[in-house]
Amino acid sequence: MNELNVLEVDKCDVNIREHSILANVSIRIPQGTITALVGHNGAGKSTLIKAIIGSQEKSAGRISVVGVGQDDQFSEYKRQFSYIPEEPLLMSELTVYQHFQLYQKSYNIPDDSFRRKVDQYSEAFELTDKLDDYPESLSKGMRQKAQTICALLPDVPLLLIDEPFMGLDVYAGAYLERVLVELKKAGTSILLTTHQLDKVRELADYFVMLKDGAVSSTGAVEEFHELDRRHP
Ligand SMILES: Nc1ncnc2c1ncn2[C@@H]1O[C@H](COP(=O)(O)OP(=O)(O)OP(=O)(O)O)[C@@H](O)[C@H]1O
Repeated sequence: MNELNVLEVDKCDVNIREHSILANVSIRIPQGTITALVGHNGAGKSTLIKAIIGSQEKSAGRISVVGVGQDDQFSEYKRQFSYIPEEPLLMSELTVYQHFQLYQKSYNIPDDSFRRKVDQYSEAFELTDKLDDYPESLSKGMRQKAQTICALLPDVPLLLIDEPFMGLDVYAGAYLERVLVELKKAGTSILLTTHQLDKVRELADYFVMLKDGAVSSTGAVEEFHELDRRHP
């Protein structure tokens, strides 16, 4: 990994109520690549993503995105990435379109780019007739699609996704896969967690495996195949 690193996580510890959840975790995500964060249930994948986005406090270590330190300039740091959570986190008092507008404001998205992306993604995810609806009247999959579109609106160097294909139908999942590949080609770095090992092989350039809150192995995705064959 000798490309420019967009995300650098350096020796991070996370403790929750005296329990060590992540210990001495270091990862590097190079520019224009997809990295899959894998590991068993409870390995610490979501906790690491939450530590990166800043919703889970770390007790040690340093995290930076394109050189902007999480502990140095948090509001500038937050504008360098977008995030798709495992469970949609939409606000009950805002319509789907108002969520998109909130993202436009937070990330200063120019009007033309905003309109083009809202049209493109709403159509592709079949949400065009739901834009004025509130989250409670949407199915879980529709909420997940709305949340996914929000994260795809800004042009950011890093996209973090916790279980990207969970809750999406086959068509929407395949579309999202194509979008992720296009974003990567355009230079975006993507860190995603998944239990779907076929997706790791199809999509990822690199993998990071967590075990009991620590990095147990990491490398190019071809080495992941090898690992797989050694531990069927
Ligand atoms: N808020 C919390 N309070 C206490 N323990 C927590 C909390 N959040 C996570 N944990 C613990 O941290 C560990 C890692 O959880 P995490 O959700 O990060 O795992 P994961 O790898 O994402 O798992 P999964 O594949 O099941 O989503 C687990 O042992 C979990 O019980």
